[in-house]
Amino acid sequence: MLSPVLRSTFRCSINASRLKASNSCALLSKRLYSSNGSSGPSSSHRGKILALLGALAVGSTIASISYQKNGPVEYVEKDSSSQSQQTSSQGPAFSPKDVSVIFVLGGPGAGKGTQCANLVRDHQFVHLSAGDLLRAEQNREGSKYGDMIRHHIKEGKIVPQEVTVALLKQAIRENYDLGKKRFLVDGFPRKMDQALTFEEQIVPSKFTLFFDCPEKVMLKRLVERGKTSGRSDDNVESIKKRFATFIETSMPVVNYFESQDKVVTVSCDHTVEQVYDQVKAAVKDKIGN
Ligand SMILES: Nc1ncnc2c1ncn2[C@@H]1O[C@H](COP(=O)(O)OP(=O)(O)OP(=O)(O)O)[C@@H](O)[C@H]1O
Ligand SMILES: O=c1ccn([C@@H]2O[C@H](COP(=O)(O)O)[C@@H](O)[C@H]2O)c(=O)[nH]1
Repeated sequence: MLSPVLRSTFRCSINASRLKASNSCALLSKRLYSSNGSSGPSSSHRGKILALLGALAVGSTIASISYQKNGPVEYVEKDSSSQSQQTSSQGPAFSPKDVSVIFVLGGPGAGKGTQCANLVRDHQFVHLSAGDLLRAEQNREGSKYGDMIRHHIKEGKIVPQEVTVALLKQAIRENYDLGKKRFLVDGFPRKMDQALTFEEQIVPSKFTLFFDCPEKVMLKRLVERGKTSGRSDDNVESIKKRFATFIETSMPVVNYFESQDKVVTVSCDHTVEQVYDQVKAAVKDKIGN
């Protein structure tokens, strides 16, 4: 169950701005009333004060709402007119009966992206790599998250969930509106808060495909990939930080889904074809085709 604090992560800031607006009105009212030293103003003076406060309250609310349009979630989300999405403000945006999400987790360089590409080719999944979405947002002209994302990626740290969840939600909506209903969410959730928020606000996952791979194999693959990938984190220093984050922060997510019997582990120290045989068997078992 999601804690009240986490549950309100996305919704509290607008309330906070509104609270600030009404608090400042209350404060102003208090000051106006005490400024003439009497117990209260005359009735015509009081009428003017009330009119002024009314105008201030409307102005502040408009200002706080438009300010929020630039907040983390609204900034990266676009409105969707899809009729098929669930409308409840509390529950997930999509029904798991309608939308299938497979989380794809595993250490850096385990081969997640390679196998997702195979599934896209053969099984019409949409591949959403959280890392790719973050890199695209990082490079998007005008993004106010660019520098923050760049820093987190280089350091192997997890970008705050608000940004990543919103990017995924937007990508799922856009694909859903095109009729796509099967998603591989690759390299996500990397942290418990992301797992809880995604399943509560977007859609519960079908299962997690966990790519199990020895560190030395992943290191070798990433150093090799780094010769051509151009990625700022495919170097030994960043790779070591990513390994540490994976063990400390992401393995608890795998263990959490394991405790719900929702993990299929794939052994990755084999050829691409051998790994793919395991991946196909897992998808067939859990989803049917
Ligand atoms: N089974 C395999 N055997 C040998 N090399 C592989 C295998 N699977 C993937 N590779 C290679 O290893 C590198 C890492 O693979 P991939 O990009 O799929 O990993 P990843 O888990 O998605 O990594 P990251 O999380 O860092 O994005 C790539 O260069 C890929 O070609
Ligand atoms: O949910 C996520 C996913 C990724 N990140 C950051 O991106 C890099 C690269 O991710 P890849 O999956 O290897 O492409 C990762 O090390 C994190 O820094 C994230 O913050 N949150």
